[in-house]
Amino acid sequence: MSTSPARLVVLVSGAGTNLQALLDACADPSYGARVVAVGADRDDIEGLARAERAGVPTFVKKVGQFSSRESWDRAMAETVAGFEPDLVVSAGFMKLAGEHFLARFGGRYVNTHPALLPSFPGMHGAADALDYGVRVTGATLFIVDAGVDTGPILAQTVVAVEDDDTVESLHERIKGAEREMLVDAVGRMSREGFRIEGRKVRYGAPVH
Ligand SMILES: Nc1nc2c(c(=O)[nH]1)N[C@@H](CN(C=O)c1ccc(C(=O)N[C@@H](CCC(=O)O)C(=O)O)cc1)CN2
Ligand SMILES: NCC(=O)N[C@@H]1O[C@H](COP(=O)([O-])[O-])[C@@H](O)[C@H]1O
Repeated sequence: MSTSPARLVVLVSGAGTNLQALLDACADPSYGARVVAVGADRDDIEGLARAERAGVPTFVKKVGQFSSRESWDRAMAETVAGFEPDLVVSAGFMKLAGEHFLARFGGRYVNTHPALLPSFPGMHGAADALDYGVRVTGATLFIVDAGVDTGPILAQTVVAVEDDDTVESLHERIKGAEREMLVDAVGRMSREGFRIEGRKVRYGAPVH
């Protein structure tokens, strides 16, 4: 029995290479998902241009346009809800979701981070790993919660840190592995379903 593809809303703040990987994967009907909207917290970013080239609706909600962070959070929740997503994916989205957004999408909102959480949370994961001197780092896909990069982990991928790495070279290497991880995990979530059991996340619909 054919089921309709999972509806994805993707949130971005920059280049959108992770978004592009999802757009490319969704072109295959067997992937089981489609990007129904792309949202951002800022204008004039390549991530929005990628969505427009793909014919995907976009929206921008800047915190500074709202009287409070809470009203921005509420507007984000209502705008995303209008696209009726099955799953919200933030890929380079540089804003923390608040209580209104999490009330609507908590448990079906994932984020990809360019470090092996719980190490190096925040906005500079690749730089922090390089500065610390780790020999391996990578990327993490997790279910977003009210903390900062503290949610239950669904997938991780590992890359080596080279002696001559700069932040840029390391982050580019991470992003290559990250895009594969993201496409694989989102596809499985879309086709197989998933369930959250404490701090564990498992593919497959809930047993009961
Ligand atoms: N409630 C949550 N929302 C989001 C999370 C999360 O873990 N919990 N992850 C982020 C993505 N991210 C790391 O992977 C991340 C993004 C932004 C920040 C942050 O400190 N943002 C500040 C400053 C923003 C700015 O300077 O533009 C903020 O939002 O005020 C930390 C981690 C996605 N959402
Ligand atoms: N803490 C959030 C964070 O640092 N996110 C990171 O931003 C990059 C966006 O790249 P992209 O715009 O090319 O997809 C990705 O590496 C993602 O993990």
